[in-house]
This record gives sequence, structure tokens and C-alpha cells, in this order.
Amino acid sequence: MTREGMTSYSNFGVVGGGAWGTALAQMLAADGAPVRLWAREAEVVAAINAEHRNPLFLPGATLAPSLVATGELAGLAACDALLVVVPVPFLRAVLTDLPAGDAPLIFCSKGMEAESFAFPIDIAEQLCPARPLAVLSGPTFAHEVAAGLPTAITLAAADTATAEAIAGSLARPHFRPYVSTDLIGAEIGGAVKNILAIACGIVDGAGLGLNARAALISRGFAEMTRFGLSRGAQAETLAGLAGLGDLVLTCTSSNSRNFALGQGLGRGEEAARLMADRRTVAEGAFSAPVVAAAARADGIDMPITDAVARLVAGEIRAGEAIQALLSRPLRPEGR
Ligand SMILES: NC(=O)C1=CN([C@@H]2O[C@H](COP(=O)(O)OP(=O)(O)OC[C@H]3O[C@@H](n4cnc5c(N)ncnc54)[C@H](O)[C@@H]3O)[C@@H](O)[C@H]2O)C=CC1
Ligand SMILES: O=C(CO)COP(=O)(O)O
Repeated sequence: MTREGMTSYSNFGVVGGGAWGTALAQMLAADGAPVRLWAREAEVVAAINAEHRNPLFLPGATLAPSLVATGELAGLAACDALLVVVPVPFLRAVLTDLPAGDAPLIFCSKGMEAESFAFPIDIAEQLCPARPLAVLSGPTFAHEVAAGLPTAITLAAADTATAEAIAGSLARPHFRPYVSTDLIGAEIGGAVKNILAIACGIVDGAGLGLNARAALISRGFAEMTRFGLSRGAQAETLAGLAGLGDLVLTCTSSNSRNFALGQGLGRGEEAARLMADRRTVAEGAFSAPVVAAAARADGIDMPITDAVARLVAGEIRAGEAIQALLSRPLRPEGR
């Protein structure tokens, strides 16, 4: 896709050595391209450099030798573009420590920051206003991307030229970015689908059947659309890879950490116990109360998100949440 004369990036850095950062780094390095990855955990840096593996966050994947890890953010200073793959609650702190530069930042995390109600692009506009900014989001289980399985994804930037340059540089034979200028739509799709994946896991864990799951996906998509449109997202982005595409993926597979968390809640396990001692993130658990509060403040009706927020806070159990959703007044489908 990179046209003659178009900017292209060939020296990527990845900020974050969890499952998704590692998988993206591997996708880019698989053909021998140089990629540098910053990981917070010394054992992740050591395992990537010595054994070409990341057993802590992406067990089972063998990584390319051209993928080199560093424990210092300064180690990414020479990169010409940075994929930022830090869970949203920790994003502000990591961006604050990023060395100065003008390399584009491509945000790959899916969530909304507590209290500020900021999405990653909002945080970056405050902290790194001089850099080009983009969002990469879609139906992309990390282990499949690391294994080179076919994947399509949305790459959004404020202007088409930037989006095309980044998408062209990220594209690989089995990794196909679709270009968009709808940054907020891509961010809202990813953040809200995580919450709805928890809800679908609850339905599965409680044994409520596939009709109920299909109903939740449809009514959840209606919530995502109401929230997205109220914040300026485009309907076609929400109906695309970053919204509906990712919703379908994570609402139908226990490979999703959010779905798996919901399954535990649906079986009646306590939220606090399910959340304790986990090293991997289920971003939906962080962002459910944030999105619910933001929607409430804006007067947007998001009953499923609200129920998930109350469940992960331990305020109600799954049975009560399901009963509350089923007993809501009947309404036209378009609302
Ligand atoms: N795993 C996947 O298949 C996909 C994940 N994502 C998104 O990517 C983001 C990162 O998720 P994963 O890579 O899966 O994470 P993970 O669950 O594999 O690993 C947790 C990550 O959180 C980091 N972390 C923990 N405490 C931290 C702190 N105090 N400061 C900075 N970082 C800290 C760890 O270093 C590690 O990188 C999330 O927003 C997730 O929704 C998006 C697409 C696919
Ligand atoms: O976002 C994802 C796939 O697109 C990964 O979902 P989980 O974070 O629920 O595992």
C-alpha cells in the first residue's frame, strides 16, 4: 500500500511487553525487520533476548531474532514509529517517561482512563502534542497474530496521509490494516467491546444459552453505537473491525480474558477473588465503571455496561444483574 513518495516507517519500537505488544512486535519482526520492545519486567526482557520467548505473557510463541527487548524507555529513542501497548490505567505514567521525539505514536490499548474520562489519544494530546497520533484496533487475539494467522484491523489517524503511511508500513502478507480518520470511533469500539465481552462471558458462565448471548451482542452494539455517536464517532467505524468485528470475536471465545472473567462471574465466583493476583489484564474490568460514569454524565443509556460495572465492583451478583436487565420496560428496538 505504500505509494511512491509516501512516508514509510521501518524501524518500529513497541512500548509494552504484554501479550499484545509482544505479538505486534513479532508480526513486524517475522520477516527480519528490526524491532525494539520495551518491557517493564526484567524477566520478560531477559527471556526475549536470551531465548526469543515471552513465557510470562505470550507462552508458546517463538520470537524472531530481530526482535530485541530493552528495560529502558530510552532504548527506543532511535525508533521511527512507536506502537504503544500499555494498559490504559498505566498509560499516562509511561507516556510521561517517554524520551522526547517526533516519532508517531500508534495506540493499541483498549480502554478509558478513570476520572479524566480520557481515551489514549486525549492523554497523548496533553503529553506529546508534537507527535503524529494513531489508533490500531480490531479483532486480534495476540496468539493468532504472533502465529502469523490472517488478521484485519482498523488503523485510524486524524488525516488520511498519516493513516496511509502508518498502515502501509505495518501491513504484512497476513496482517491487513484498513485506513480510517475516525480516531474516537476506533477507540470507543475497542473500549466498549471489552465490557460487553465480560457481559457475554457472564451469560455463558450462568448457562443462559446462545439466544441470550446473541441478544446481548445486539443490544450491546446498540449501547456502543449510542455512546459512540454522542462523542462524534462514525457509525461505519462502530460497525467495522474496531467495533462490531471485535465485539463478535471477544463475545464468542473464552480466549478473551474479558469473556473468561465474565464466565467466572456468571458461575457465581466473587469479583474480588477473580481480579486478585492476576498478571494479565481484562481491560473491561477497569473501563466498565469509567464508561458507565461517562455515559451517565452525558445522559446516555448503557444498562449492560452499568450492570458490568456494578458486578466487577462486587455491588451485585450475576443473578441480580440479569434479572434487572430482563425486567427493564419494553421499548422500540431503535432506542
Ligand atoms: N492480548 C490481546 O489479544 C490484545 C490486547 N489488547 C489490548 O492491549 C493492551 C495491553 O494488553 P496485553 O498486552 O494483552 O497485556 P497482558 O495482560 O498480556 O500484560 C499486562 C501488561 O500490563 C503491564 N503492566 C502491568 N502493570 C503495569 C504498570 N504498573 N505500569 C505499566 N505497565 C504495567 C505489563 O507490563 C504487561 O505489559 C490492553 O489494553 C488490551 O485490551 C488489544 C488487542 C489484543
Ligand atoms: O482485544 C482483544 C482481541 O481483539 C483481546 O481481548 P481480551 O483482552 O478480552 O483477551
